Amino acid sequence: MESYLAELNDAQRAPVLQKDGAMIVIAGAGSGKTRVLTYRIAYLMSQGVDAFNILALTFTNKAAREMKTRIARIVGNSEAKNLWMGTFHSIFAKMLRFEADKLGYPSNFTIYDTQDSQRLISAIIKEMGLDKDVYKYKQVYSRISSYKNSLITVKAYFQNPELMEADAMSKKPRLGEIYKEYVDRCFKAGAMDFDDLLLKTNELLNRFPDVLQKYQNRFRYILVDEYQDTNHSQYLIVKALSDKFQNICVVGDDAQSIYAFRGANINNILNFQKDYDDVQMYRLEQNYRSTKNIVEAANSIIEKNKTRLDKVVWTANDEGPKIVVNRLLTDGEEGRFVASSIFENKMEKQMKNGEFAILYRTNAQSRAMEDALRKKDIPYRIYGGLSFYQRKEIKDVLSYLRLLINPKDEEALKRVINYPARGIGQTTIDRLTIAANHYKRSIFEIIENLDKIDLKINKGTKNKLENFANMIKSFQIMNETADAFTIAETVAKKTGLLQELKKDGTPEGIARIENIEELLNGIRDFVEGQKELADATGSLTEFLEDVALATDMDKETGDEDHVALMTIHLAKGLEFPYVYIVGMEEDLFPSAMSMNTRSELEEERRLFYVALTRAEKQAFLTYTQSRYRWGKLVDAEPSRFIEEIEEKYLDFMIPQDDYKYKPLIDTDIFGEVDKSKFRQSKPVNGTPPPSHKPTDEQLQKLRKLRPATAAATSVPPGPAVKLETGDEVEHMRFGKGKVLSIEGVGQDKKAEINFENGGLKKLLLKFAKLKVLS
Ligand SMILES: Nc1ncnc2c1ncn2[C@@H]1O[C@H](COP(=O)(O)OP(=O)(O)OP(=O)(O)O)[C@@H](O)[C@H]1O
Ligand SMILES: [Mg+2]
Repeated sequence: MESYLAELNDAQRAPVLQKDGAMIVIAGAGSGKTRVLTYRIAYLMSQGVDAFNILALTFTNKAAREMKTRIARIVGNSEAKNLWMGTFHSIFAKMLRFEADKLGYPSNFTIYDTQDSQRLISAIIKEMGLDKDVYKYKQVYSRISSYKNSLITVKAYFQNPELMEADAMSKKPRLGEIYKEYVDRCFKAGAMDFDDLLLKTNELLNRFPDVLQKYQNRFRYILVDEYQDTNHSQYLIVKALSDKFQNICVVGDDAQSIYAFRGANINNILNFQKDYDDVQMYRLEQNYRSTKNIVEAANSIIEKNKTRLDKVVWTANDEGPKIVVNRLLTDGEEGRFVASSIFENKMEKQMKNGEFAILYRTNAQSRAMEDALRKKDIPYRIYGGLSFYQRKEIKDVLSYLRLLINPKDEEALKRVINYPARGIGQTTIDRLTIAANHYKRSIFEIIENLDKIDLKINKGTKNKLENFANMIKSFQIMNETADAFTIAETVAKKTGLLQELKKDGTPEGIARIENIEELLNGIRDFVEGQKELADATGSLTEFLEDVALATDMDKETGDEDHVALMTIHLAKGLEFPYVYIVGMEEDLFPSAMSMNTRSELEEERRLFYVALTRAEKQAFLTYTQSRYRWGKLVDAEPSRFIEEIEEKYLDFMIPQDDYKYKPLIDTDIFGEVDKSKFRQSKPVNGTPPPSHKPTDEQLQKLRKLRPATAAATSVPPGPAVKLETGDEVEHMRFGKGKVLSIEGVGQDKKAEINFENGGLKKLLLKFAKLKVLS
């Protein structure tokens, strides 16, 4: 037996050793699904299967790279580098390059990123004279995207009265027209958007049986990771390609299906057995990633979902510490707690920054975390923000490069035709656009033929346009002989881009110049790397494709050691020793937008399952009492998901009474005790709840873990602390009032006050900011 096979347990080894046929591995988080795929590929190769005949589809390019590295270690690098491994988008973009002419596209077609697509849609909405508040370009974009992923082409759309009616009902009767215009304009520009990469692949495989056969023969063995999150378009591609040999292995976990909102269809996993002739089903049960506490807590949550396949997940790992739950006052305090806790763990256990991750439901939550980490000098990196390649100065250079490769690329052209400024105004650009639409030509072609069309453009402007076109053409000529790096460098200089930034002279300008240098270095590395591959040449086209499909997850930043910050959606498939899940609050997680139906709530619960199961050693959950949302400070309530975890797995850093009995939010921001929010303790199975008094140990931990800075956010005990019955006081919202009684001590001291404006209130003095008048 090959020695690497010993690194698998029996259940994992079975699907690895089954060389042929259709198989599905359904298993919970951390049970080695991705490992099975990796080792299976290595095994196939050791059995004589050519790397060229293997296709592996992963969820991120990063995952593909990691798998490839692992496989290279087993079978050797020269073999591994010929594997086709990557995301659906990157793999099929590559395939479409070879076949583009069949679909009427140039082989150097541009890939429009989301920003390009949205700009184009926004321009179309404007040109059509539609109300941009009704036709919101982002909404229109996502609607078009969902049509494409369901294979509803423009033609199919106009043949479907139901769809048209639905759009009309949502006050967008002209959505179909926008869709059509958008598709036409992309085609005319020689551009495909992200969804086209799948849609056009389907079209290619459907319309050209010889092409289908070619790729069926080529990809004799197909493997798909995270199969539960494939959409319809992806499903059809896999089905078509694997139909002939049926050597297909998919792995997934229905409990981790979290992309339904983007069209992922869980039925793909549920129906797999019907799709192929003889399907072997494998299950893995042992989790290698996490402690017992984490595994069992995660099990106790996912059990609450009604729609799920029954699965067993257990682990032989240590029990590990319990999941820490902490309540903080505000998001600022939450950030400080997390930063302090990371700092302490690092010191105490000699951990690296890279062993910590902070996960959140929405991107907006990262700010408070960043602020706190910066103050503590803890290096961090946010994943999923603006990718390096989407920064303005980088997109400017890339747009020139795109334009020289594909002069029809309208979004690129519009971006740079007058940047750096060369006196070509918006009116001129509008005239060119209208002419281009009228003659069904690209703007670039119109510029090349200005003499033949009367566009009422004066001589001076004409000259400027011609100079611009000549410059681009000179780059094209250069591209025939020079390498990608040399061209890019010339472009940065000759177009005046670098000059423009140097003129700027501000620190931001300098940072931008550095970014451009970084881009040039990146291009050089890319060219070198590609030259080693069998079916790549290191051309500018290849580089641009790589860039268009890159997410910032893909950009390696060397060996920098940093805390990772990302949304839970992005964290799928990853693992970290310590995981902080922040913002565990109702309306945030579960999201307010996802609580209308059971299935939406179940998707949120799966998301929580994904989050928790990223942790290897320990997980921390935090929630706040009030949080800024949409510019307003709102009361927050702890997430139901905390309550859903069996209590024995939790370690409350706050007196647990607070959690169970509510008021968790015992006061509002003004210090008012809101009785309506009191939550009664629920006896479990009829037995009274156990004592929730925090143990000494818990209290000690609490004191230790609470960051010193946290106190700064609480209102400093003002004169109100010395309050006595009968005192006259003033409150910022309720006005003047008289103290009727005082109860509690220290931090819990409350006063009952009769306010002139607000009536009878019970306030927690810690927060109430009272001014004593008498
Ligand atoms: N047999 C094994 N022996 C030792 N470690 C293992 C074994 N199987 C898996 N692991 C390790 O357990 C961790 C989880 O494995 P892997 O990422 O493949 O799980 P997964 O099922 O793909 O998880 P997810 O559902 O989160 O994608 C990895 O660190 C992996 O290296
Ligand atoms: Mg995995």
